[in-house]
Amino acid sequence: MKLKFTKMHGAGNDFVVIDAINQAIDFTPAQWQYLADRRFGVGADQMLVVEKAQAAGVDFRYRIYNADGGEVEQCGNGARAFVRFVTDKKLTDKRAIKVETMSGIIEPRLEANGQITVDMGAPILNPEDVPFDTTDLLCKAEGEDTLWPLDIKGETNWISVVSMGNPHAVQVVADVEAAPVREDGVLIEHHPRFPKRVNAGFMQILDQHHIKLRVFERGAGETLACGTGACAAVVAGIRRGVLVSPVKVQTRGGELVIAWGGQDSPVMMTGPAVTVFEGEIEI
Ligand SMILES: N[C@@H](CCC[C@H](N)C(=O)O)C(=O)O
Repeated sequence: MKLKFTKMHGAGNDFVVIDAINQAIDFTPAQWQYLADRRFGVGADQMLVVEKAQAAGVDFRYRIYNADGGEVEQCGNGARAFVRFVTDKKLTDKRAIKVETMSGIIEPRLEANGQITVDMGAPILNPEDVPFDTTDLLCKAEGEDTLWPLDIKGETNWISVVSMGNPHAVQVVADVEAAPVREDGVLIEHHPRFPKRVNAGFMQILDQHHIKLRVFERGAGETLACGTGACAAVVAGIRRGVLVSPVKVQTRGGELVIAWGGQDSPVMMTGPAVTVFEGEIEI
């Protein structure tokens, strides 16, 4: 088939976005990998699929596939691209929409200045629900957070575990540019303590309202930005008592602003979403 797609990015985290309301798709993992391939396909960190909603009172369903072909629960930067896409394609005239994802309903809205804010829901903090296996581990308390020891290359990395619908392991580093993001990131992603694998975040605290962040994403490798990774890092930093909401998150691809009121309140993420080009590919 000839597949129509739109290439987009949110702070450099790039996507192939597909309208599955007006064209039927049913791809294998190998076909998703082909679309994501930067040499033989289109090239993307994730593929985003726009579908009709299944639940009542919801506008759309949003599905996410990593570059490795696996379907995943959530993508923050993708949620902003999703809003730009359905607005530009006139699939809705609402500025605030409700979107079903594998991990629940999120509520993005298009701001007057063109930025997009997404209510990402409350973070999940119970390790078993992230999921993270704490069997026989001794944790240490820091503020309201609990830090867990993770053995990487024979050394202990102290991590916070947070789920934003998808799993994250966040650690504080002195200098994010010098941090071994790719070398350690792949080991953290596949660490046996994470039964569903994990996204590995490395954050440098600049001040209470400002961090630098790099994320080695599950199923995609290091990306220029990770929206749920930014939410998870800010939640971890606020719980540790080293950050105060709102927090500016500087990534290699752009800036996001994350606000969180603590406990069960939703994490709000604001940032850009950009259309790069439209295309067609035989698949
Ligand atoms: N880029 C994303 C997250 C995409 C999914 C992630 N790699 C996972 O496997 O959970 C974002 O902006 O949140």
